[in-house]
Amino acid sequence: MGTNFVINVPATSANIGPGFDVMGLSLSLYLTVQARVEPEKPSSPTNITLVYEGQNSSGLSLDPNSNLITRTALYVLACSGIKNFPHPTTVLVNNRIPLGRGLGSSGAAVVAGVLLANAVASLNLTQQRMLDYCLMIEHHPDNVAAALVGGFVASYLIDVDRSGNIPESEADEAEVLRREREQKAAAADETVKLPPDNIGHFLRLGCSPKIKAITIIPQFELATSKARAALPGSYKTQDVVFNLQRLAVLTTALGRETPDPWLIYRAMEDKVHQPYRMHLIPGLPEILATFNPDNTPGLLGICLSGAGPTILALAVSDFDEIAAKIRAVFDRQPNGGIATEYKVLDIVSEGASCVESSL
Ligand SMILES: Nc1ncnc2c1ncn2[C@@H]1O[C@H](COP(=O)(O)OP(=O)(O)OP(=O)(O)O)[C@@H](O)[C@H]1O
Ligand SMILES: N[C@@H](CCO)C(=O)O
Repeated sequence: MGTNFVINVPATSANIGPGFDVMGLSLSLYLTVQARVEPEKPSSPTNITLVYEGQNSSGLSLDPNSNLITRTALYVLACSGIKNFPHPTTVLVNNRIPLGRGLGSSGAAVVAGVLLANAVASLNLTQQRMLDYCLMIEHHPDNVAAALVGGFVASYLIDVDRSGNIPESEADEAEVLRREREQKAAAADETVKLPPDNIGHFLRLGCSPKIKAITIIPQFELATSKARAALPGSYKTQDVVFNLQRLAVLTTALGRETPDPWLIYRAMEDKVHQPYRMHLIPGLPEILATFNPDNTPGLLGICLSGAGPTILALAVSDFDEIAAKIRAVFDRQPNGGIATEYKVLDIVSEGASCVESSL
C-alpha cells in the first residue's frame, strides 16, 4: 500500500509597510501539494512525476530539477545523503497563490518543498531546521517564516558569517543525530552546501481577529528580484529611524483588541522600500497618498504587499467598498487602466501543514 501526503502552505504578505524583510502575515489562500508515494522500487532518475492542476501554473517548469518545489525537496534530501525521492512519487500541485504578485508564492513553494522532502524521506526535521533550509533558498525570512509558522510573524537572520552552530549541549538527541547524518552526507557530496543551524529566528505577534487583509491584485507580474534591484545600497539615517519608529509601534498595534485606525495607518508608512518601487507599480503613489481612515471607513492601513504589485489594505469593515476604491485607481491608469482582482482574506494563525494517509 502506498502513502499519501497533503501539504498546505498559506500565502503571505511581507513587509506590512515599515518591516522590510522582517514582518509577514499568513493569509487564507493556499498552495496545496499532494504527494502520492508508491511502494515500488525507484523508476526514474528523480522518481518524481510532477503535475500541476488549476490556475497559477503557466510557465512553471515540470522538470523536477528546475521546478522550485521539487528542486527544494531534492536539495533537502541531498543534504541527508539521499540522491532522489526514495520511492516513485507523483507530486500533484494545486496553487491558488498568484505568481509574482507579492503574495509569497515563491516562499510557499520553498516551504512546500522542504515539507515534501521531510515527508517522503521521514527526515523528522524540526520546524527550526525546516526554516534553515527555506532560508538557503529564499534569503529573506519574512515570507517563509510566516508561511511556516502562521499568523503575524517577526523574524531576523543571524549574521551567518560570524556565527557557528549552536553548542551540542543545547540540541536534543534527535538533533545531534540529524546533524551527524547531514554532516556525513555533505562530506560525501562536496556539491551540497548544508545550512548552518538556527539561521532564522522568529516571534509570533498578536493580531486582532477583527482585522482582515484586502488584497488588490493587479494582472501583471513583478519579479521580486526586479523589485529588489530598484532599492538603493544605502539609506539616510532619518529614513531608517522613520521605519524603526513605526515598526516598533506596529508590532503591538495590530494585536490590540480594538485596533486604533490612525495609530496603525501611520505605523504602516515606509521610507525604505515603497518609495523606490513606485515606478514599478502605476497607481501606487496615488493609492498611498489618497486613502486614510478618515475618508475610507473601516480602513486601518495600506501598503505594498511584499515586493508588489499587490496592494494590502488592513481593515475591520467595509471590505468590498475599500477594494472598489483602490481598484478604481488602477482602472484610471493611462492606456486603458490596469486590470485587477481582489480577495478579502483572513489572517490565519496556522502555518504550513502536512497530513499523511494511506493510498
Ligand atoms: N507553486 C509554484 N511552483 C513552482 N514555482 C513557483 C511556485 N510559486 C512560485 N514559484 C516561482 O517563484 C516565482 C515568483 O517568485 P517571486 O519571488 O518573484 O514572487 P512572489 O513570491 O509571488 O512575490 P513576493 O516574494 O513579493 O511575495 C515564479 O515565477 C516561479 O518561478
Ligand atoms: N521583503 C521582500 C518580500 C518579497 O519577497 C521584499 O520586499 O523584497
